[in-house]
Amino acid sequence: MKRSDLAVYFIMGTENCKENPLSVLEDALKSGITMFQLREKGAKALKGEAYETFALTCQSLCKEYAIPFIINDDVELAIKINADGVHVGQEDKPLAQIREQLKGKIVGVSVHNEEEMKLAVAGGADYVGIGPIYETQSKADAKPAAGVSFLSKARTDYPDFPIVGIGGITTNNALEVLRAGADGVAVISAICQSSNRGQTINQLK
Ligand SMILES: Nc1nc(C(F)(F)F)ncc1COP(=O)(O)OP(=O)(O)O
Ligand SMILES: [Mg+2]
Repeated sequence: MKRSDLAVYFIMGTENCKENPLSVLEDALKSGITMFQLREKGAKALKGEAYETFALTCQSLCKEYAIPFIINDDVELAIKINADGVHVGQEDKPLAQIREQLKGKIVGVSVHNEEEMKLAVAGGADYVGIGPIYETQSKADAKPAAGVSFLSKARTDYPDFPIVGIGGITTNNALEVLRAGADGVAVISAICQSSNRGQTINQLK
């Protein structure tokens, strides 16, 4: 994984789209996203066979565009379908165990403070997600918006570590996140709901 892979990190699940999610993903890939995470959440989340088939279809779309395909939370599925990596939070399995299971793959970790950042870096994470930077509509159990202060601190403490900001990021505030030291922005709604994804993605860079 290159730090520039984090530039425009699109995250999506079926609950995030009114349109066909696969059409949204293909349009986003055509429009220049640099990384994709399948984050299947919510009451109507796909499960079992339907979830795996959907994940495989997303994976093959990403392969067509040579874009890294990451699965949120579900380490077992990521291993089973040979995804490019996983993203895990603080409540998931210990990082050491995930790192062992996914040698050579991308492991991203959500961090919210200096202690979590230190443990993620020491534990072999390939990148960290810091947020929510702004109020988010996409994560029901999100912590309060933290602004860019912790992201700036993390960048100062870890000048070369891959960091992506997440949470309520739009074309109107992405620059602030990048100026604070993020390598890129992770976005759900701003891309899912965009009427011109090429323009939106260019304005997130
Ligand atoms: N999914 C995420 N992706 C990122 C990324 F870095 F990729 F931008 N950062 C943070 C999260 C949030 O991860 P988590 O805290 O486990 O919550 P959830 O499982 O609801 O997503
Ligand atoms: Mg998670």
